[in-house]
Amino acid sequence: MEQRKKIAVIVAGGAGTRMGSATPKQFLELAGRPVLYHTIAAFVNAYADMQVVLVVPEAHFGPARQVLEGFAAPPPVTLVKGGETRFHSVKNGLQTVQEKAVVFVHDGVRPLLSAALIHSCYEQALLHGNAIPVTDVKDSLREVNGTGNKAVNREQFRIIQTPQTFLSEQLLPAFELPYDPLFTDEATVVERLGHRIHLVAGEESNIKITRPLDLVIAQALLNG
Ligand SMILES: Nc1ccn([C@@H]2O[C@H](COP(=O)(O)OP(=O)(O)OP(=O)(O)O)[C@@H](O)[C@H]2O)c(=O)n1
Ligand SMILES: C[C@](O)(CO)[C@H](O)COP(=O)(O)O
Repeated sequence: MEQRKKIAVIVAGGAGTRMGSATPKQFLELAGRPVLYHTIAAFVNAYADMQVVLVVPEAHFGPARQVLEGFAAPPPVTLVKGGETRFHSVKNGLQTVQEKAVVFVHDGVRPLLSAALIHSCYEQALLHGNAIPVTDVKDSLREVNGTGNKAVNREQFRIIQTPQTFLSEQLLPAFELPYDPLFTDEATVVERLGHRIHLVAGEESNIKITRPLDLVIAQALLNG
């Protein structure tokens, strides 16, 4: 199989409003380490030649450096300042990608992904141009509108995760598009340019730490 440079753009430029903590959630402690430590470790442990671009609010460059100093052998990481929205943070991170690569864009607050998922995304992106991890919907779904609601067939929907993984020649031109609030992830941006999106199996444990309960669940998952 073709081998490509591997770059993980880990976006941690948000304020964590829904978590309601004074410290942004990406720096909160999970099993004795900052959430972001676990996320970076997952990528650098998955491939020896992984390069990491870490996007954080400019005001938190200090704490971000402390996270990196927590590694026995600090990995090579490029620090980039966050943007107004997730889209703008990703765009800032992508400015550092100057050569052909497989680019993983991952939420800094999804610390529990496995090496197997990173490997699968890499291999599938090489084959299909992109790889987007998804899981099935477990709950019943209803569509609501101004006047009421109606049941929809959950078999027709998937829950979208990260790392959203792309050949750089697909991802970089897409992020030249003007911002649209419908761009909630990278797949929506790349799809807007006309590319087909290739779904791969995600992981139930690859949760996004969004609210306080998610931190409790992540802790329990780490404790096995
Ligand atoms: N301007 C932004 C907003 C979000 N993110 C990152 O995108 C990921 C997913 O976003 P979310 O969970 O919504 O994080 P926050 O925006 O921090 O949370 P909230 O919406 O509750 O404020 C997080 O790792 C977050 O740090 C980012 O890099 N830049
Ligand atoms: C990218 C994402 O994690 C995929 O599920 C999600 O869209 C991020 O959304 P948020 O509104 O920034 O939490």
